[in-house]
Amino acid sequence: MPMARAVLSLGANLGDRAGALRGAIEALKDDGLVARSVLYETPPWGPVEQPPYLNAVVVVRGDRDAAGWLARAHELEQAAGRTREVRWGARTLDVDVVTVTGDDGAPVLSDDPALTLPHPRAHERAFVLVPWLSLDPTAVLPGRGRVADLVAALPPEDVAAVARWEHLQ
Ligand SMILES: Nc1ncnc2c1ncn2[C@@H]1O[C@H](COP(=O)(O)OP(=O)(O)OP(=O)(O)O)[C@@H](O)[C@H]1O
Ligand SMILES: Nc1nc2c(c(=O)[nH]1)N=C(CO)CN2
Repeated sequence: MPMARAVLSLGANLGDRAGALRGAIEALKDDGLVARSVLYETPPWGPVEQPPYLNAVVVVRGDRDAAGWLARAHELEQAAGRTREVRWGARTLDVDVVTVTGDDGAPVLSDDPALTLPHPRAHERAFVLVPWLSLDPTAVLPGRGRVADLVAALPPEDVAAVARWEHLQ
């Protein structure tokens, strides 16, 4: 199995939000956690009215391909007690695969609905881009450009609303 690097977005807005995110980040240490952002509190994105989220972004590198990272994301969601709910609705833990890069440096590109890469909505989500930029100022979202430029292109109020969560660590 080739090594691949993945950027994962973690979010929670039900129950013990910080516990769910920290538990997932802790578990990822066994999978090759490379870097993690701090936790951010973010207003809910999308059409569903729901409580604020805590979000974080992590970089992992390990012995999995893109499908393997998606399977790991689903395991972490299950471990946090996630059940089926409405699209874009509240959840105890959501883990999205933002982008996957092979060890040759080439991004994995996919339009498979079961695993679309890069994640098709990451470029417009301040709750993904701001934490990602904080842990990797040189980050690039394949096909969309530098994360720093994508953040600069967002409405400033969206960026300002992604608040470093003070009760961390
Ligand atoms: N890059 C990806 N990361 C995670 N899931 C993906 C990805 N591409 C496609 N999917 C598929 O999307 C399905 C639905 O995911 P989920 O319920 O988490 O969506 P959502 O979080 O409500 O919406 P969004 O994808 O906009 O964050 C998953 O079962 C998965 O197969
Ligand atoms: N701020 C924020 N909003 C969301 C999030 C999330 O993680 N953070 N996840 C969603 C699931 O699709 C929908 N909306």
